[in-house]
Amino acid sequence: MATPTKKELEAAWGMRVFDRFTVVLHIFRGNARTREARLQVALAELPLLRSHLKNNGAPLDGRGRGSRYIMGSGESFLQVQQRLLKDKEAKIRRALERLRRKRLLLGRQRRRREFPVISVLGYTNCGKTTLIKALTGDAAVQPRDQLFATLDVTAHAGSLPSRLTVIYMDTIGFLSQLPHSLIESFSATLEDVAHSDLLVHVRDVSHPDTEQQKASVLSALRGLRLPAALLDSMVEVHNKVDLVPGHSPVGPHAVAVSALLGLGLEELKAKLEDAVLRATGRRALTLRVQLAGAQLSWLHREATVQALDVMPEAGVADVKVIISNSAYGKFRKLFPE
Ligand SMILES: Nc1nc2c(ncn2[C@@H]2O[C@H](COP(=O)(O)OP(=O)(O)OP(=O)(O)O)[C@@H](O)[C@H]2O)c(=O)[nH]1
Ligand SMILES: [Mg+2]
Repeated sequence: MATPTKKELEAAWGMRVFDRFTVVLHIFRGNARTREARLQVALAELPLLRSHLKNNGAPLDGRGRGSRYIMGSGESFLQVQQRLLKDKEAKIRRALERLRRKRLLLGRQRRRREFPVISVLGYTNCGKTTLIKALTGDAAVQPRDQLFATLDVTAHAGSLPSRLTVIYMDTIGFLSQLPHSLIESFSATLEDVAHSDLLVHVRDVSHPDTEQQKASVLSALRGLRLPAALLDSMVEVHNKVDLVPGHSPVGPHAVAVSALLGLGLEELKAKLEDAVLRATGRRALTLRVQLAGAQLSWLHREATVQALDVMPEAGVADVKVIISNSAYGKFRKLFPE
């Protein structure tokens, strides 16, 4: 049997029927908060507007035929509409390009400041925003029970157990069979993901389709052509365990949490710290130094001193540092034990 058309379905069910593209676009439009998200939605809408032009062959105001010429211009209404859409597309693409350059610049500044970046990814509504709120205590973060509540990549600072500051990037959720043109207009948003130090894949393990959701997130990630090391070190978070009594995740890279109730967050932070340090070629160490020598000032200059425990009688201090592997090598060479 042939697939029923939209018209046939509407007649059979007595209600309006929308395709996946239109539904997703509608949600996106309602949730676009920033200029970049609005531009991306506008770009994604263009094919729809274009197909309306083609199907109707008539101007959008519904009057007259597409073959009618506008006085003296030699252009039909249809051609005018097509030209306007083309101009509009070029304008949107230029504006997006400007925003993109700005974003890359911000990314560069962030890298100079040396805060590791953790990108939080996952299927839509799995709890990414809730998790970031729980990890950072950022009151400005707004989770909502809605598909695609988050349409922009936003950055939120948080700190890990040894007081290492990291930036969490909240990202747009994945959806299986996301219409291609939508992926195209939003893929720029995910460009930043390639520049992060660590990926966190959040899963809603209370969802009946959690396995399929995982598969579609992983396949979408493969499409982003990320560095292999980034994919290999990915941490998997099994979220919403409060809804799944007795859930226990398998595999060394997984941690079970309830972002909503704040369960399992300490274990997750420890795991994130471990992974971030490894990914950025650093380690957290406690070093005993002589107060008299140059060690302490050297560490302040070349590493990040987290805590200092001075023992004046002994003339020494225990220094908790986060130090790159190469700086630690230099330290040992300069100050042999
Ligand atoms: N029971 C329970 N609900 C949770 C948990 N984490 C998140 N939620 C709920 O799941 C819904 C979606 O949460 P969000 O944090 O907005 O999800 P998201 O992944 O950011 O969603 P999008 O931005 O739309 O992709 C909200 O209603 C949250 O309250 C959890 O650990 N347990
Ligand atoms: Mg969100």
